[in-house]
Amino acid sequence: MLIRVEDLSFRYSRAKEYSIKNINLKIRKGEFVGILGPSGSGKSTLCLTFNGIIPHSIRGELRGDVYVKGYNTKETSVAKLSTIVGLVLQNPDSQLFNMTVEEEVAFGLENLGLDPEEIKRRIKWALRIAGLEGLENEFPPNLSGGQKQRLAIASVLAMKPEVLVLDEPTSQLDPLGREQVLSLITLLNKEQGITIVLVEHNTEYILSFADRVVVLDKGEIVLEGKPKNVFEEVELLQNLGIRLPASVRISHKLKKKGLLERSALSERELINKLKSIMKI
Ligand SMILES: Nc1ncnc2c1ncn2[C@@H]1O[C@H](COP(=O)(O)OP(=O)(O)OP(=O)(O)O)[C@@H](O)[C@H]1O
Repeated sequence: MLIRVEDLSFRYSRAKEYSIKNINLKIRKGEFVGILGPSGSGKSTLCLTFNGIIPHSIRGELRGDVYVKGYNTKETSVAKLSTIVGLVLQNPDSQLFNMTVEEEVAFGLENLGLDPEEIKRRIKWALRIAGLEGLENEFPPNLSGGQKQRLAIASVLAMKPEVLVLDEPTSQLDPLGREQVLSLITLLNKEQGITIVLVEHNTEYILSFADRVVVLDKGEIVLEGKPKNVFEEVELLQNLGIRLPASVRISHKLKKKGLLERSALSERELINKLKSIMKI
């Protein structure tokens, strides 16, 4: 088990209410876990507990425990936890502060005390995977939104974490940037075997690529399971304001009319089901 969250609740110092409540969650090696939930449901707060930013840098009242590869995050430094759990945030601009792409990736590595040859190897590897080869000397603010977010991912990736936690990494990007970042996340999970925890509003993507989905509401887990089962709970998800994939919405209407038994998980599956209903 890579991450084990046990009866976790957290209240920010100045807040009256707990932002997450009694969370129990296990994340296994190699898994791809999608996190959904309305605004303010505690998704970011939960992400910040995975590498110790909560409770070490952001103070408040923490109950319960988070274990990362067996280390209790309360007793382990953020620096140590960051070598296991890499965190990527919503806004790439807030994470980039060096003069060149290469320096950006080198920054975290230099703090790890690695030898210069290893640093060079890792920079090359991370930039290649993130599709940023050839941009080593660019000034990060001149990159496109998608390139900036891929650079933020490359900088975290170069530390060779076992888990990448990404908190709405595509929400500030244009459609092309979004697609590039989501393709990179899929590649990291499926080809590099990196465990992924992703907060993402694109439910089509989550349905296609996540192994498991966790739905939060008011700080609590209200639904958890395989995407195909979670997305059967159409009414609950819609009541939370979660935008559903078209195939799921149309299937739901057909199910209500007694024309389908289970939701189609993709447009292709929906078309095939419709063809068999219409006998064509
Ligand atoms: N630094 C903070 N201090 C006090 N309260 C906070 C702080 N950060 C978040 N909260 C509160 O904690 C609750 C959960 O917020 P959080 O950002 O974790 O939710 P979220 O699901 O990630 O929302 P969004 O989708 O809008 O990013 C909200 O009620 C929010 O107002």
